[in-house]
Amino acid sequence: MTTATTTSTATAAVPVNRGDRLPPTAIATVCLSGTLDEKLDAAAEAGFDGVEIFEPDLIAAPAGPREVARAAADRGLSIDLYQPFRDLDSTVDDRFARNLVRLERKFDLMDDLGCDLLLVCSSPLDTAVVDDDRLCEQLATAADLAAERGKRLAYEALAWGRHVNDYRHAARLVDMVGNPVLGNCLDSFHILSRDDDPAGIATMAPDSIFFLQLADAPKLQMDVLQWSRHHRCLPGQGNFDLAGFIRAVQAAGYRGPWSLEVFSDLFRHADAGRTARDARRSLRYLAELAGHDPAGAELRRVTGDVVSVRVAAGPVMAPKVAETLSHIGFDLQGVDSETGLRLYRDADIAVVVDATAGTVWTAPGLPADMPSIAQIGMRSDDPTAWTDRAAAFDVPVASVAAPGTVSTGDEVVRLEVTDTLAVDLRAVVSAAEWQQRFDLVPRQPEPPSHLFDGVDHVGIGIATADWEGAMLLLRSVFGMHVDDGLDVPDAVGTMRSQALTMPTASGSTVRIVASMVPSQLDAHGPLRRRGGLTHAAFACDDIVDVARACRSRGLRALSIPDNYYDDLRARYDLPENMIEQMRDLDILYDNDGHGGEFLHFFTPTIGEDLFFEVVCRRNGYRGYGEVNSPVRVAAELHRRAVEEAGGR
Ligand SMILES: O=C(O)c1ccc(O)c(O)c1
Ligand SMILES: [Mg+2]
Repeated sequence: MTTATTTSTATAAVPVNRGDRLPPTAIATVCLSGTLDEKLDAAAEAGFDGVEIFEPDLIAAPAGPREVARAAADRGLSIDLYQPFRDLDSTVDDRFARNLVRLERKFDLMDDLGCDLLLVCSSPLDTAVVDDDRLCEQLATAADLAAERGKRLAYEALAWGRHVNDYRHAARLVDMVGNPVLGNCLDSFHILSRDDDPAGIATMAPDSIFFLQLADAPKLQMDVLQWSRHHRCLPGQGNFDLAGFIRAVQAAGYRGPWSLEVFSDLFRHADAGRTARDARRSLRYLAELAGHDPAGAELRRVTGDVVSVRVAAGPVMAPKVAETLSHIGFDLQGVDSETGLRLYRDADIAVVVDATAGTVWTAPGLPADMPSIAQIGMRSDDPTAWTDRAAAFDVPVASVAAPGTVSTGDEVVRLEVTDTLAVDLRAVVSAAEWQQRFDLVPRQPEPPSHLFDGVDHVGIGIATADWEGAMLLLRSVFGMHVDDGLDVPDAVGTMRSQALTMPTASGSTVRIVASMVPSQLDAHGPLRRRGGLTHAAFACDDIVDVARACRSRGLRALSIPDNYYDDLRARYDLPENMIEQMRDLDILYDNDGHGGEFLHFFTPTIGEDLFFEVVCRRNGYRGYGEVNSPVRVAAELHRRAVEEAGGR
């Protein structure tokens, strides 16, 4: 056997595909970090057609409005909106008169900026006008001024407006004023954060919708103003039904720009170029959800479940990974002479371990104490369709030749989600087919064991800074669906986790559980979380049988305390012998209250991060045994403490 330390692989960037026929796209400068120039650069480079200039960005810029206009034009960007104009109406007459002066000064500025559309948001002040007739009078006065100056006003109902906080109310007022320079600005956040029904938008006159602002957000229980100003995200990163929203807007006949307005604490310090690229990708995603032509890169379902898991182990930890794998039924089937990749197999599931250091295959620079899942493999009957699709979403794709197949030119679509996960789609990935590609060591291996039916789910860690981008990537390119996220407190922190699912052509479901690793933990290295996080879970029918088989193969499953089983007995009416069996085999249990049951056990963590799980789903259980996750973490910490103290 020869073990190469470098792989003979070729990577080639796929050119960006802009043939995606989107509606005109825009982004508010508030979404992006940096100076106004840097924001414009990022917007232009990502392919946006226009920008909303957010007033504080202009006020703080060294360039005057004429120069900003030139800077935008030089980059091919239109300035579609200037915003916001706050607190226009007032019950205090002097104040309203002063507001009109302020409005005129902004029109002066907009003359220089070459922008004719001003966003006017509803007032949240105690002095807001709460009488519709009087409010109409004031709006009409402002509209007359705008008409004189060749400007238009887009009225937006803020979710926390004192009197106007509902898009229908705003639209009624716009109607009552009846001046064609006054129209509506629809912002998905203000509508969906209130759980309002966007269906009414479909009946609005298309000419009355002057502007469209798009933002998603995670479902949070908090003050709506704080939610809006700190926690918005891009379409495809949160929990709002933006597809339903955009369909209502399209039904109304709106033809103007789709503009992103994302106030986000994360984006304020993220790289502007990356945010802008994600932002454009999010509109591409939304356009597809809304039924736009995906320009020949439509989503093809993968043909079946996850069939291979690639572990980046490195030379030091590879034997430890091998030992644990053998305990749960995966025996060595072959070693690739060129790359040193080792194939382990149970039935049709392949686990491929990279025992070399820092290769293009896996996670370059992974420390020796941190084996980790680097890629998963799914079958596709058309892998190049995935390459095209990734390119259509501006996802850089590296083409990597499979081991031993360089000559046949097989392509692997290797999509980087984070440094530690690449999703690997190839035409040929089943364990049997993998096997043909390896020099077999031993030459005549035992036939593989058959403990498992497949991969139930894969758990991955994603750094806080990569989280939003990874969610968007998994949802857009792969068409994954998200459930509501979940925060699980445990012994080392609160774990934010998000389950994603992907239907396959065979009617099954690929499941990924992403967990957020706080950036401060990985600022000086790769993702780390005490107690481990990255895992592959294998599915079986009879977990007691499998647990016994694993025990006889040498597994010491992660030891679960008696307290846990005493609590199970209190919580559920489970047969006593079942509880005793679970106690004996360290099997954990969950029940969804509708007859669905979940039984699972864990291997100890290998190195800092990686473990394997064996699971059994019954009667349509849909979760992941999340309630037991703190028990696993505490059990793992305890196991280590004992190990370090020299006991075993
Ligand atoms: O938070 C705000 O004040 C604010 C300003 C302008 C907008 O378009 C908006 O949606 C919110
Ligand atoms: Mg808005």
